Amino acid sequence: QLHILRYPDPRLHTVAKPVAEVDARIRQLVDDMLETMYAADGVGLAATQVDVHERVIVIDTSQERDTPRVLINPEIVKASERMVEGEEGCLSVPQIYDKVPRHAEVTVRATNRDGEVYEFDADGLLAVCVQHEMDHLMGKVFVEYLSLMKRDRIKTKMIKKTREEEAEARR
Ligand SMILES: O=C(O)C[C@@H](Cc1ccccc1)[C@H](O)SCc1ccccc1
Ligand SMILES: [Zn+2]
Repeated sequence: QLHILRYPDPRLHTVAKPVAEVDARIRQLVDDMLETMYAADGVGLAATQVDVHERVIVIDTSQERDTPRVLINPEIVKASERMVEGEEGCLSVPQIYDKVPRHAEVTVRATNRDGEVYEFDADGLLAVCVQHEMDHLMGKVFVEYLSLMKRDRIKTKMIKKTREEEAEARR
């Protein structure tokens, strides 16, 4: 499994670069990201979160956890005017959940694990997750949509949690 960066790690604010070629290295990264996402009970994971700054996202919104989606060089080609506000969480900001405004429906174009370009329409949780992950590739974490006060409290909580875990690991 890969190590997931914890907010407020500054590397989470790196802007990812497009993938030049879907080669064996990228396919290995995709496999490692899927293994890491499933192990962490995540619904999605962006390469930025595992400190790889290339435009790769993996998602699985299925109940059975058996429908992996790979989005390489993803683009939102259409987004609904209608917005929704759903509770979001983030593997880089554990145990924090808060509401974030997102487009209700999006049409996404991406490249798959075999290097083929494909398009799909998303609504519901999938639409929210795609937007959440694409923010990660732009160096944006969902807490940045919250008030400065909330963001500061979350930052303090995460630093404390990370310090405690590191102390625990040293014991
Ligand atoms: O850290 C990540 O990017 C993975 C997120 C993806 C995600 C965030 C918000 C909405 C959907 C997916 C984690 O899977 S958080 C899990 C989760 C999912 C829905 C609602 C709350 C928490
Ligand atoms: Zn996230």
